[in-house]
Amino acid sequence: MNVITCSNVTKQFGKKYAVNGLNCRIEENKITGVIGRNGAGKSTLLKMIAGYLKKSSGDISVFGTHPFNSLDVSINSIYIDDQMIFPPSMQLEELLETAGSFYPNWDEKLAWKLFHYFSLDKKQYHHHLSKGQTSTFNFIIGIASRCSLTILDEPVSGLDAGARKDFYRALLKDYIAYPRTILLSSHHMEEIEDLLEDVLLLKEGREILHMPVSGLKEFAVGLKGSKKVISQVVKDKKVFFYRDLHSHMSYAAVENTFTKAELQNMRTQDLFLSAVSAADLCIYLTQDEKGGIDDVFSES
Ligand SMILES: Nc1ncnc2c1ncn2[C@@H]1O[C@H](COP(=O)(O)OP(=O)(O)OP(=O)(O)O)[C@@H](O)[C@H]1O
Repeated sequence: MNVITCSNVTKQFGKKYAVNGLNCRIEENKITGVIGRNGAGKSTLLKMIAGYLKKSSGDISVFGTHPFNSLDVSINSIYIDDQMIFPPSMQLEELLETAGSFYPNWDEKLAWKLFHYFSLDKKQYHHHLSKGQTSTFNFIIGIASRCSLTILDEPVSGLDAGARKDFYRALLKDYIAYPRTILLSSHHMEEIEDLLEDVLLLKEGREILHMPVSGLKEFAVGLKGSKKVISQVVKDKKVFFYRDLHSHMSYAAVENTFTKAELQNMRTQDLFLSAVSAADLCIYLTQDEKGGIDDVFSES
């Protein structure tokens, strides 16, 4: 069953299209990664799904209803980012104690266990927390609320590598025990690809692809070898990335529509074949036409 359906959804800020004619369906009880570079439209899309932002045009349906100003959607969903605002007069312990009255599936025991594990201070105020502590506390609210639709927008920003690992492990464990629909946006695809079931890749407000991570891992193949051989082999293929290496050698990440026999044949032509990681493929598919950062420093 689809929990979210977007049909030709657009969000404009003045003349700028943050989301531009987006079509997608998000299935129930899956973890979907919303991936894209800075400014791709991830937060805008997630805020429209959460009902925080009104679409400019198109149709969004969440739990079968329009999410903007919908009580049904706000009761059954939570949107977590690092901009969340809590009542400034309440200490963290009061915030955790009162959270249960907002979220019907709230697990207070889990919330306190995570709170102690991450060494937060009960008497602290939310607006006095460091960046990492803010992300940690917001994450605890996000996970312990166990909302049917949990939207985590860059939830690990400001967290160190160890805490990020803990965060993802906790999320996965709780999701396995209590399946729900989770949308997770991140720039760190390599850190979350083992957690995700599906990936929705955005570029300039449009969907580049939406598929299971398992499919993404098979989507492309890396070829390294003689420039001449590579140029013949990739003639009718989509090339996602190409780089000249030393002495007539090159590397190409190419759409993997080769037959077994073709792959075997390439090996006999001294081509070295390798997997293209989902994280690398996402970078290749979303890079713009301005070349790489090295070009900024080149003389020409
Ligand atoms: N309130 C706003 N007013 C004007 N422009 C906005 C507003 N919110 C977003 N935008 C623009 O819309 C585009 C998409 O922004 P959005 O925050 O959705 O991207 P993102 O993929 O979440 O980026 P990041 O990964 O950097 O957080 C950007 O060009 C941004 O400048």
